[in-house]
Order: sequence, then C-alpha cells, then structure tokens
Amino acid sequence: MKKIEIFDSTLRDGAQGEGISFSVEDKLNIARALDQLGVDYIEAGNPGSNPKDMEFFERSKRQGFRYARLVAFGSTRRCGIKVEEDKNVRALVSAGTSTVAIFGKCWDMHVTDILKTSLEENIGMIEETLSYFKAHGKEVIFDAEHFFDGYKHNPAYAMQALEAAVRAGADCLTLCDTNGGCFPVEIYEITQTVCARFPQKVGIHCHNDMGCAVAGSLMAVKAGASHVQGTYIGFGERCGNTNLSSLIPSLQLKVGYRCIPEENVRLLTKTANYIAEIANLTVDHGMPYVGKSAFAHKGGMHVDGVNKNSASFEHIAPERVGNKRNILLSEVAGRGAVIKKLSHLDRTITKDSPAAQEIVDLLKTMEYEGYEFESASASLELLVLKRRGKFTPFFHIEHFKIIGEREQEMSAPSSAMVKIKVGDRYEITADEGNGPVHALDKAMRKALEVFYPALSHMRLIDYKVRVMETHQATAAKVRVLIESTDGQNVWSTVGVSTDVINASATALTDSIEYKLYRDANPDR
Ligand SMILES: CC(=O)SCCNC(=O)CCNC(=O)[C@H](O)C(C)(C)COP(=O)(O)OP(=O)(O)OC[C@H]1O[C@@H](n2cnc3c(N)ncnc32)[C@H](O)[C@@H]1OP(=O)(O)O
Ligand SMILES: CC(=O)C(=O)O
Repeated sequence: MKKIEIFDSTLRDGAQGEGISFSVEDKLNIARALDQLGVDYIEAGNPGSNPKDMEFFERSKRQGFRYARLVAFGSTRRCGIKVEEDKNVRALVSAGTSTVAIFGKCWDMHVTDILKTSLEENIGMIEETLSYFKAHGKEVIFDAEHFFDGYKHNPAYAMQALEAAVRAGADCLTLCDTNGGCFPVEIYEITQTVCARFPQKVGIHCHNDMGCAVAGSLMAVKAGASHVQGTYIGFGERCGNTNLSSLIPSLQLKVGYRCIPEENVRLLTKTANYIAEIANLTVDHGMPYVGKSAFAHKGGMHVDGVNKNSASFEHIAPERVGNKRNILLSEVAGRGAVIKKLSHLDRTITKDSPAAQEIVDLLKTMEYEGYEFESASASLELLVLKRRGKFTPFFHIEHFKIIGEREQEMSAPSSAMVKIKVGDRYEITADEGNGPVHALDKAMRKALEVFYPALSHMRLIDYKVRVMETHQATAAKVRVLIESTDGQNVWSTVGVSTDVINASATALTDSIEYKLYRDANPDR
C-alpha cells in the first residue's frame, strides 16, 4: 500500500482564511487533534509573522506528538541581504522545529513585479536559504509558489527554481497552484513532467478558487506526487485549500493509498466537527464524507433504495468515516421512508399497510400547508402517535393571553397568563419575558412544572421564524421552528399559523409534550 504524506496547514494557510483567528490554546488543541488523527506534518504557523505563532512554537517544544512533525513556515531570504541577516529566517530557526517549509518564487512575473529583483537573484535566494536550513540539520520542504502558473508562462525558469532547491538539498518539492486557477488536467500533466525530471519527493499544494483543489490534488497524486498539503476542512486564503477531510478518505478508501493509520479513518468526522467548533464555524452540511448531509436521504426512491441495499445511493458506508446515515421525512418521501423512520412508534405499520400511505398523505398535505418536518422530527413523531391513537395527552392548554407593552425602559416588556388542565386539576400562572414568546414559554413551564418537575431541566436552544407567502405581507403565514434540549437530548418541533404567537405556542407545546413522552417511554 503506497504511503501518501499528509501535510496539514489548517494552522497556517487555514489561519489566512477570512474570519479565522486562533488563540495559542486553539492552535495547541487543533494540533493535538490532527496528531491523534495521524497526519504526518502540521504546519503550525509563520514564526516571523507574529508573536502568537512564536509563542505556539515555544509552548509546543514541551508537547510530544505521536505521529506528526511540526513545521515552521516562511519565505526565502529578502533580496539583497545575506540569509543569516534575514529576521524571518532567524525566527524560523528559533522556532526549533525539525522541519521547515520555505516558499520561493517560481513565476518570473512575480520575481520582476513583486520581489522587484532579477531572475538570477531569486534563484540565489532559493538556493542560499534552503542550503542554510539544511546546514542547520533541518528537513526542508520547498513550497514552489505559483509553480503551475509560472510553468505555463516560462517553463524553463520554473524548472530552474526547482533545480536550485534540489542543489540546496531540498527533501520535498511541493508544487503550488497558489492562485487556484489551474485545471486538474494541467496539474496532472505538469506534475508528471516534474516527477519524470526529479527523483526527489514531489508534493502538491492547491487552492480552491475554481472549486477544483481536491480534484487537482488527486490528479497530482495520480501523476506521481506523494505528499499532499491542504487544510483539514478546507478553509484558507480566499476560497481555501485542498480539503483534507475529503482528500484523505478518497485516497485511502477508494484508491488504496495509506494517508493516516487505518484505524483512525473513523475519526475523520469527529475531527472535522472539533476543528470547526474551535474555528467558530459549522461544518458545511454538504461537505463530502464529514458533513451532516453527506449520508442524508430525502427523495422517497433513494430511501427505498438505501433500505434495500445501502450501496444503491451511498458511495461508502458512513460509519467508515465516523459519520451516520440520516433519513429525512418530507413531502418528497414515500412509504419506505416512513417505515424506516417511524415504525418504532407503531410496530403494526408495514410498507403495505394502509397506515403507511395515510402517514405519507398526511405529511404531504401538512407540508403543503406550510409545515416542514425535515427539521422537526419530534413534531412528526407526535403527529403520528396521535393519529395512531397511541398518545395520551399530558396536559391541555385551556387558554392563554399575552400582553405587550411598547415602553422602552421596561425590563420585561411582555407578560403572559396561561391556564392549563392536567387530569382534572387546573393551574393558572403568569410570567413575563423579553418578548411575547419568551413570556409564554416561561408561563407555560411555570404551570406545568407543578405537575412535571423534570421540565425544569428543559430549555430552548434555537427559535427560528420563517415567513411564507411573503406577498401577503403582515397577513402571511409563519412557520416557527424550535430546538430544545434537556441536557441529554436535542429535539425540534414546528408550528404554523398566520399568527406568530399561535405558531410559537404550537411548537412550544409539541416541544414539552415530546419531552414528557420521551421520559415516560425511555425504551421507545
Ligand atoms: C502564497 C502564500 O500563502 S505565501 C504566505 C503568505 N502569508 C503571509 O503573508 C502571512 C504572514 N505574513 C506576515 O506576517 C508579513 O507579511 C511578514 C511579517 C512576513 C512581512 O511583513 P512586511 O515586512 O511588513 O512586508 P509586507 O507583508 O508588506 O510585504 C511582503 C514582502 O515580502 C516579500 N516577499 C514575498 N514573497 C517572498 C519570497 N518568496 N521570498 C522573499 N521575499 C518575499 C515581498 O517582496 C515584500 O517585500 P518588500 O517589503 O521588500 O516589498
Ligand atoms: C505556499 C503557499 O501557501 C502557496 O503557494 O499557496
């Protein structure tokens, strides 16, 4: 099984992504997670750039890594000075890593227009800087910046830059599609030419400006590259970098290369969510392999197919990458989906029983009226239980009244009064809140906690209102989606009405009923 080295730059190129700002602690936590996953290199920053990166390298000297080597990143020396006079070079040495990644110019236009120096001087900058690090006993990865664009404009000069790196003893020649504008087929052809010319290890570093970074990297591997750089969930400068959480399983599960230890492949999804959490992002639902929707099936025929043979609509088993299958119920579902998702509520329902068709019809009618059950499965379960006569109400709301004030200075501008019935007992309570829904939520729970103390552990974590039929302006129907938790489980409910308070009351009632039902039926 051929080994492909994985070089993760989440902490360096990833930190160049808009909106990303890691603390030193964040960086240490991400580095540990990447090491646990088993990547070969963690490019952790640019010590000449800022004190945070320098502190990271200082603190990581006390940190042992099992699989990964830490890499400090920086450029070739500045023009017209000696290597040892360059403060970025000195910072790289003091970072103390055994591996450095040094980027150097390979596109003649960059030498003349950006560095504003001669083509010969740039070749000297590459050779002297890399030689300096080799003399300091470092493993040196040469990041051949803009290599593909440079090669397309002046192939002889781009090759001269690589030759300079080879003369200096570079351990790896990483070809960069810095502007992310090359087609995968160009990357394939040019990488193949480089691999044929140089016996050294060849690497690839792609940016995603055409949405082709993973494709370009896969093509480079096919052409002979054995070292791939990227960021773990793809964020980085501009449109980001090769997404390693897509690339690793593609190479390892489909082509048979070894990128990370086999037993760690199932950590891919967990690692993606962990890094996203630290970066204050959510993993894009549609992200290949690790996204929430990567194995979500919604179309009725797809769900039917997956029920019969999961390979019919899944390119790999989700568990292999630590993800899971999700069946979504909506107006595009069929009986197969209903059975898969809801038969645990009533074991007498089979695909051919009239009840299955009744539920499908109900679902489609209610979605036509504005409900959306895909993100409110708790409401759907309650609906089915009620229709099947398997639900005994825990309470009944006799009525409620909301009073709102426009006073700016009031601490709680809304109040709610609620009368509920539990068995043959009544409870009337009132409470106030920041707005009418908040006040209603508090008043309802205050009344119900008298009978069901466990409700004190429950709270709302998300509240969304979507206006439908906007052309009807303030008379339009609204859909309210509520997400609740009791610290152990999370569930979602929905309400629809032309009155936002009524829609909220429906979603709130479902949310409380669902909690009480789950507590009373723990094995359900
Ligand atoms: C393709 C890539 O992603 S490369 C990495 C890019 N990453 C970053 O830039 C993040 C870290 N950068 C920084 O913190 C700062 O840019 C620093 C500290 C490195 C430099 O800051 P400053 O000295 O103020 O320079 P500034 O950022 O304005 O300009 C970059 C300088 O580097 C030079 N430079 C760019 N690439 C190279 C190179 N490969 N080799 C040598 N010098 C280079 C530029 O010519 C320019 O030099 P000049 O100031 O003489 O015109
Ligand atoms: C080195 C690097 O980050 C690039 O060329 O894109």
